[in-house]
Amino acid sequence: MADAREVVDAAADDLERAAEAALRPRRLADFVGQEVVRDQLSLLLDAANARQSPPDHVLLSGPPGLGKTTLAMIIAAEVEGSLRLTSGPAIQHAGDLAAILSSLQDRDVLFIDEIHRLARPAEEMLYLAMEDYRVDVIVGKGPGATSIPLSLPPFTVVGATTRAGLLPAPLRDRFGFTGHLEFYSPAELERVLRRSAGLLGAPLHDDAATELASRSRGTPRIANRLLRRVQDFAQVRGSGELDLAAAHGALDVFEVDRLGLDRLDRAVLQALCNRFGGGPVGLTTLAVTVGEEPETVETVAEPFLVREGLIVRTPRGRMATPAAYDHLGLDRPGDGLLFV
Ligand SMILES: Nc1ncnc2c1ncn2[C@@H]1O[C@H](COP(=O)(O)OP(=O)(O)OP(=O)(O)O)[C@@H](O)[C@H]1O
Ligand SMILES: [Mg+2]
Repeated sequence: MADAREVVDAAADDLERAAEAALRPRRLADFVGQEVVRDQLSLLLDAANARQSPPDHVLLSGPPGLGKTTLAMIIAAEVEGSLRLTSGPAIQHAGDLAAILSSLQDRDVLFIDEIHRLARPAEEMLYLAMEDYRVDVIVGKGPGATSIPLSLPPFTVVGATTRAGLLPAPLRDRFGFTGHLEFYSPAELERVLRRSAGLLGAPLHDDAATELASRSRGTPRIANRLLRRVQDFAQVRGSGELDLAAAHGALDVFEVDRLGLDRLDRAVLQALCNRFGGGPVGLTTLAVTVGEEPETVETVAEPFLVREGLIVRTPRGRMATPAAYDHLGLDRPGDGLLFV
């Protein structure tokens, strides 16, 4: 993001990742919510463990901060394999992937974050590795180059993506299991918050937990981040207790509104309503207007705005709903102009 970090931005930077590590559930049983995916994964992992073979390749998709990396780590822990971490953008050349693949050990879990950003040649190498447990290593250069097939030990690829739609079908098809992570309910986020507060050794008042859960945009990462800001507020300007007053104080300081929208979300809504008369407007135009990358608007702001019924995606572009005008405190435009 171009701006200073937003407190309810669902993406995380390096410093935050360190803070997150302490709060990450380590086993499937500690992973809150996502009942469907958790149940499916539990079956997959138990069966693999019973057969003493590595589980099928797993693809995890969903908006940022919902637990994809956490689940990848849990998968490795549950099969007692070691986790190897890489990401689509980190693999510039097929050779980078060949080096990783040829160093894999039996039962390793290879986690490829942002797998939709893998370069094409690497993608093709991955097909072969996932399907046949084989990698062709090229030795030498030019006409004298030869390819030496190397067989790989059984391993599991866990891919994560915020944009499952961008994955080429052949890659998607090589995953035996795809789990789509959904936004969390307020009740689930309360459980996340209580668990985190417990780990931080700071009791969270019930009413404060309820308030924070409803402002966390369905996202555990945001819930944990708000919790840390409430802890700051309580310590510096409050009574030291994580109570409702501290929660409200912190939410006010960081301008998190009633629905948990942050500045980017509100900027998108305002642009739609004020500049484009409610739309429809294309993603790129909208992104330029709010000074963001289209990908950020599409993956960070939009999914939640759509889920909250504030915007809709139509074949002609994005449109604001009456609820968006209400939320911004704007008059709804006249009949006929507005999506209903
Ligand atoms: N189900 C859950 N229960 C408890 N905590 C969770 C859960 N899911 C996520 N978290 C917390 O939220 C934080 C963010 O999760 P994680 O890093 O796994 O998200 P992600 O989906 O990989 O995000 P990104 O797309 O940005 O990589 C973690 O630190 C973890 O503590
Ligand atoms: Mg992640």
